[in-house]
Amino acid sequence: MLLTVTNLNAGYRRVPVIKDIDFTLAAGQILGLIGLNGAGKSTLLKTILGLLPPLQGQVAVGGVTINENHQAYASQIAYIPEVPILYEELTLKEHLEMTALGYGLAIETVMERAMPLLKMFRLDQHLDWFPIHFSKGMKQKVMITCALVTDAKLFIIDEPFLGLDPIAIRDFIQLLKDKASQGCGILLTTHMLSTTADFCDGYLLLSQGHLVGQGSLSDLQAQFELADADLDDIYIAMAQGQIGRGFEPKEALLKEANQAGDRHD
Ligand SMILES: Nc1ncnc2c1ncn2[C@@H]1O[C@H](COP(=O)(O)OP(=O)(O)OP(=O)(O)O)[C@@H](O)[C@H]1O
Repeated sequence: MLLTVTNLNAGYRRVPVIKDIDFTLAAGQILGLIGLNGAGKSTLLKTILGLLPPLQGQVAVGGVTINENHQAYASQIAYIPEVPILYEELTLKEHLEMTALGYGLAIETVMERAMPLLKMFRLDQHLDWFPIHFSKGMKQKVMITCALVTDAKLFIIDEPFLGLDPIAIRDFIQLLKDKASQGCGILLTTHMLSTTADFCDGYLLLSQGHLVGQGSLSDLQAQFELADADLDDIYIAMAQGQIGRGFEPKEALLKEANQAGDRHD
């Protein structure tokens, strides 16, 4: 399994924000992490990235935990943050060179991989530009390019589409699908729910720090007894507290009622 999250609790100043999280992500799979503002999505991503230590449980990437082998763990992961993190004093080319150094790749290899991406994103003429010259979307494209040129197996992406124009969104989705078909795994958060139907294999529903549902859209429809619901409907039901923690499928309630009946007989 590419990513295994087991019984994970994590948070800030020893106060758990995400609780009892269990899921796996296989090679070739794209999972959408869905939840309201403050549900704990970024906290979960930060814990997987090793930026926040777990309060309980563990995360393994390719069977390795961060404590077992920090270098082997980190080199398997590429991260695209919600807000682009670029160094003001480095040009676009120097960001790519820094990525090559960070991942132990030859600079020529990285440049060879980067050029088609930069062409696609119309940044190939701007290798000597500094971040101050780039628009928000262009900065995001630099982050995407730096992530995609690595040999990472697991891509962690926080709100990938923020700041991207519709053509860049379409191109980026295709690049993610290509990575998945090459055996990489992708975990991403997004509020653009309808867009995910085109490329997510499954979803993780996070509510108040708890994983309240996981699986494909049809798995979620079955779990929450919302036949024909799309992801927006499921999200709204979760926001309104109609599903999520404490949700009992009718089947479970019926079984419970029958058992209670049996006890009274
Ligand atoms: N650095 C921090 N210190 C203390 N509490 C934090 C910190 N960052 C986040 N939190 C708290 O953790 C909870 C989960 O926040 P998180 O950023 O993980 O949510 P999210 O699901 O990513 O939200 P959004 O959709 O708004 O990005 C919130 O209650 C938030 O206030």
